Amino acid sequence: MTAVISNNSNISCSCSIEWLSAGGTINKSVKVKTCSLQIVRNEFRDLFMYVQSKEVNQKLLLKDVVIHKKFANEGKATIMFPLSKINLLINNAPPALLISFLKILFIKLCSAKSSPKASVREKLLSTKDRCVQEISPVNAKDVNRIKAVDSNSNLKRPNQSVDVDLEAKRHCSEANAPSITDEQKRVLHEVQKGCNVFFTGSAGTGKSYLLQSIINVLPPEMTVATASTGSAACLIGGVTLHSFAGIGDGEGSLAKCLQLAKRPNVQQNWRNCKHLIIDEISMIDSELFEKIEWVARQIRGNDKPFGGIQVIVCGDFLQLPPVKNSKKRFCFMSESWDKCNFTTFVLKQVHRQNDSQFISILNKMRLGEVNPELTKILQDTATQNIEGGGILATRLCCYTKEAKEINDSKLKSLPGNVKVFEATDSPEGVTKLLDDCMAVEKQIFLKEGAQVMLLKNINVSNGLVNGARGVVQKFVNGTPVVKFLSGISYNVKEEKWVTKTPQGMLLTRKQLPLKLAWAFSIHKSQGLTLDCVEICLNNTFEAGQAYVALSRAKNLKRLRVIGFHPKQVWANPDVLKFYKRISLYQNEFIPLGKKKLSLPVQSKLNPSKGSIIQRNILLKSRK
Ligand SMILES: Nc1ncnc2c1ncn2[C@@H]1O[C@H](COP(=O)(O)OP(=O)(O)OP(=O)(O)O)[C@@H](O)[C@H]1O
Ligand SMILES: [Mg+2]
Repeated sequence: MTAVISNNSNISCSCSIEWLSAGGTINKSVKVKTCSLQIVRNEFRDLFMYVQSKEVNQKLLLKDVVIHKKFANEGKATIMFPLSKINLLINNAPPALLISFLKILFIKLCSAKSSPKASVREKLLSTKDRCVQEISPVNAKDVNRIKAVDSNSNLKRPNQSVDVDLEAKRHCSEANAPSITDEQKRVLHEVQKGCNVFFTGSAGTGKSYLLQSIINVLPPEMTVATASTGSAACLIGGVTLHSFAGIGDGEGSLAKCLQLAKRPNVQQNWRNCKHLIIDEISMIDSELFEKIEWVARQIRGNDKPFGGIQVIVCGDFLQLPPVKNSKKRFCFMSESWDKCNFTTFVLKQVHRQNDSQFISILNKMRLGEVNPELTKILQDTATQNIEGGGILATRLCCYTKEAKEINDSKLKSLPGNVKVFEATDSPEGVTKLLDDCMAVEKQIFLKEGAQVMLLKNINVSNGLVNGARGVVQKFVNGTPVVKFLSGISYNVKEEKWVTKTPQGMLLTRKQLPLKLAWAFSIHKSQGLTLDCVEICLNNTFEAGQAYVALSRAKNLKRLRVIGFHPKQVWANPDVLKFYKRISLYQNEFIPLGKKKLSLPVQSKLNPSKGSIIQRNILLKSRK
């Protein structure tokens, strides 16, 4: 087993420091907006924590401390120093860094228990030079000492605090958490430098997955995670860009948008925000991007792009475009985009699919390229039996209305009574807000035999993951038992979703993590990974729509494409040009800025099949 090696012996955060009386009441309290916490040791190997800021400078002995870490993944924790009679309330710490900082603290505290100690006499007589050093990274000695510690010795703990020894043992024995790849790490590092970053890549290259890691290293109270659509926002636990920007539907004049954004709550959100994240950027049009960027500058009284906010955007412009079709359709065509001077990355490694033939087909389709071999492979899937155990394929439709009609009529045609499951939303009156940013609906209608999709990771090793497909077998104690494709039957229980408004208010919805899954619209499926899909592309009306639909599937064996024809696939020529510019610098730090790059005639994107791409672009322009 690998020990977790954590080097995070310091962290930057906000905090409150409380000085306590002998009776435990608070004598004095100071709030610090930015401070640094550092774990150090002296020449006798005693551990201390330095708390340093403009307002305070404290060196606290790390002995018999009590740690509360329940809210560490929200960037909060409390450390009580009984010997110094001080409580340190940490907040606004980047969650991943705080968790790592606490890990090293647990390990070092536990390891210190069994390391040799100098007596008071030895300390007084010591001729050692006085020193304070940064602690060393966790090493094999620490791990061995921790294994030797008897963790039953420390049973009396205040409510909700954690047992230092048990925590240290757990961190030493657990395998390293699943991490991000090297190409994903490069993006993360660039974000940590404070640059504006745009990262792209084909479907399933882990853009949204990486966003989660990015969110975890940024201070929560200054970071806003958004996406262009509610369902995409839901996947990263964020809100829609519209709802954060507070400019209504964004269709009004600049003056109107500014007036709306000047409402007190909205204005405060813009002022608090230091890092703005936008997923599925391809669906934000140029005009909206310009408006939001301008509003940010006005509200923040700062003429830098987005009023000085760090902007991190990701998405794939070869997937679905903005709904509004104007001359400057895509946001990369806007002046604001150029002003942001994004460092651009193209992620290459596909994670959603692992079948190289399917990945290669998808990569060609993404560029609007279709050849006879690809056509035959997709047409051959039309007769494929992909169903099993009563679970039917989910049909991806070009229009939302079509998908709704299929779900309604299929449910109606099943025998038996409909059972209605009503979500509990809190606080009251937030249903509309929750509907905008949650995939799980306020009301779910089910019957025995209903085709459903799971909307939450329940047990990853059992295949009970977000997107898993199943069928309702029966109802036990009022809740459905669903049989999933993995063969597992699970009595689905109510789950809780929590989202934070840009004002910091927590909104919760309790509901069954299920959704009817006979059919979805392709637009609603953007961003998802699906188990078993049937696709009919006869009514395709957008560039990238066929590619989005097909790239939801994990492999060719669980995919059925009905009536495939090459004319259903095309790429937008403006986007291809943009990607040609980017591809010249793949995975390089490229501040594209205002400089328009001249291109060689033959793009690196597709040197050999340029003519075929061209054909499908022309098809689109004839439409
Ligand atoms: N580094 C990684 N390690 C393990 N799994 C990963 C990694 N990156 C992504 N994945 C998995 O790959 C799948 C696709 O990832 P994700 O949805 O983030 O891709 P995406 O680029 O956002 O796709 P889309 O363009 O369709 O939105 C998910 O199941 C995700 O959990
Ligand atoms: Mg995504």
